[in-house]
Amino acid sequence: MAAAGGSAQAPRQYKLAPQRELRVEVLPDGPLRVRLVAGTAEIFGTELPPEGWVPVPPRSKVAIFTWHGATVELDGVSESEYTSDETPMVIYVNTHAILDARRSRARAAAAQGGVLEASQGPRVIVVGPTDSGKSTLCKMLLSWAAKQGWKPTYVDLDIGQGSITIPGCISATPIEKPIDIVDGIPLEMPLTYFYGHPNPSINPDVYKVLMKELAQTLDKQFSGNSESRAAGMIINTMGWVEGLGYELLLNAIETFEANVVLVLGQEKLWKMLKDAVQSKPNIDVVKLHKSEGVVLRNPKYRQKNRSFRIKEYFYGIANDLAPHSNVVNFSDVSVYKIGSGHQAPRSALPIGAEPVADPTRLVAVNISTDMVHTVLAVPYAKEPDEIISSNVAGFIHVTDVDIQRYTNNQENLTFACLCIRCTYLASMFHFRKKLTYIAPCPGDLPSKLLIASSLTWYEA
Ligand SMILES: Nc1ncnc2c1ncn2[C@@H]1O[C@H](COP(=O)(O)OP(=O)(O)OP(=O)(O)O)[C@@H](O)[C@H]1O
Repeated sequence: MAAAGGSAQAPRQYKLAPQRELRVEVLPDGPLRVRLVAGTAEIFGTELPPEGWVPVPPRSKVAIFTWHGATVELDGVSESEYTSDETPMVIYVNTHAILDARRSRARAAAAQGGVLEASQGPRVIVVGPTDSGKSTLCKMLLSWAAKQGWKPTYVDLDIGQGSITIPGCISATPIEKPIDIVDGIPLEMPLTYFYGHPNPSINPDVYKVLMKELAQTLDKQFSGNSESRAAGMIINTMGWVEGLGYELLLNAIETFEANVVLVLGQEKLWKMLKDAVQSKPNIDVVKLHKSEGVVLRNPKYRQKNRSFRIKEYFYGIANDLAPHSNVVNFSDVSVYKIGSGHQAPRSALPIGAEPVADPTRLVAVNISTDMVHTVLAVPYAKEPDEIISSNVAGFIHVTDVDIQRYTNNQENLTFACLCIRCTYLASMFHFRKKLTYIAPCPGDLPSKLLIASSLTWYEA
C-alpha cells in the first residue's frame, strides 16, 4: 500500500495483482494522468487504452482496477493514492452477468414475437444512502453492458448531483459505448426534465410528476425499439432514504416499473424495500456490499460540486468550451416557476370549496435582479401549459439583469406611475429592461418560455 499527498510527485508505477485496485483522489486543480504499462485495467467499467496517457479529471476520485493483473503509471500530483484488494467487484460483475442473461432472454422473446412483458430487459434501480457508491455502480453496469454491444438507458433521478446534465434535473440517455473516463456520460441525446432545485423536499409532487413524464416518454421510445427495450434501464437515485426520501424511492420503483432493486450498503433499507414489494413477485430486491473505496463527501463539498457541474455544462469538463453571451429584452421572454404551492384565494373559489395548494401550478414570475447568477431552463414547450410535460432543450445562466439603466433614447417609453417625478423622468429617459445570459450555443433561444430555478453558480 502506498500513500501520497499534495506536493510535487515524480511519475511512479504500481504493479497490481489480479483483482486489486489503485484508489486515487485528484486535487481540485489537478492535473494527474494515468498510463497502462502492462496488462489490462479499467476505471469504473471502462478499460484503459493499451497505449498513451489518460488525463484523470480534477477533483475526481477513482479506482484503477485490474481483473488479471496490470502495471500502471501515474504522473502528476494527487491528494491520496493507495492500493487495496478488498473490493466487491466480483459480486458486481456477477450481478452484471445476471442482468446480461436477462437482456438476452428479452431479445430472444422479442425475436419470437412473444408477449411484450417478456421482451422487456432488466429495469434496474440502484438505491442506498449517500456515498454508498450508487453512481459508480451504475457507471460500471452501463459500461460493461455497452462493451457487450447493448445500449442500456441510463436514468438519473439524483437531482443533487446531476450526472447527465446539471443538478436539479431528472434525465435519461442511451449509453452506446463504455463511459468515457474524461468526458463522462455522453451529452448528445439526453431527455431532461427540469425540477429546478437540488432537493426534492421543496416540491415532492413536482418531482413525482416529472418522474412520471420521463417514464412515459421512455416507455413510448421502448415500444418502437426492441433493442433498447431488451437492454433495459439502469436508474440512479438520491441518497435520501428515510421518510419522504424513502417514499420517493418507492414511487420511483413503481413509476419506472423497476424489476431489479440493487440496495447498496444498508441492511435496514434492503429489508424495508423487500417487505414493501413482497406482493410483487416480479421484483427482485438484492443487497450488495458497498466498496470501502467510496469516498465520503460532506454537504459543503456537494454544494461546491453542484456549482462545478453547472460550470462544466457551459465551459466543458476540461474548460475547453466557450459559452456565448447574449441579451434579450424582458418583453421577448416569459419566465415561469413550476409549483408555487400557493393556494387559490377563497374569493376565487365556488362557495363552500376549501382552498387547496396546487404543487404543480405554473406561475409567471417577474424578471428581477434576484435572477442574476441563477440557471434558467429552456423547454421545448411552445405554450406555458406544456411546460411541465416538456423536456428541456438546454440551460442559460443569467449574468445580468438591467432594470434601471437610463438612456436618452425616447422610443417605447412606458411609465405606469404618473407622479410629477416619474412624468418628468419619462419625458427624458426610458428603462431598458434587458436580461444578459450565457448559453452553450450562439443564436436565438429555441423558446421564448423559460423556467426559473434556485440553482446558482457564481462565476469566479
Ligand atoms: N473503489 C473506489 N475507489 C475510489 N473512489 C471511489 C470508489 N468507488 C467510488 N468512488 C468515489 O467515491 C465517490 C462517491 O461515490 P458515488 O458517487 O458512486 O456515491 P453515491 O452513492 O452515488 O453518492 P450520492 O450520495 O451523491 O448519491 C465518487 O467520487 C466516486 O468516484
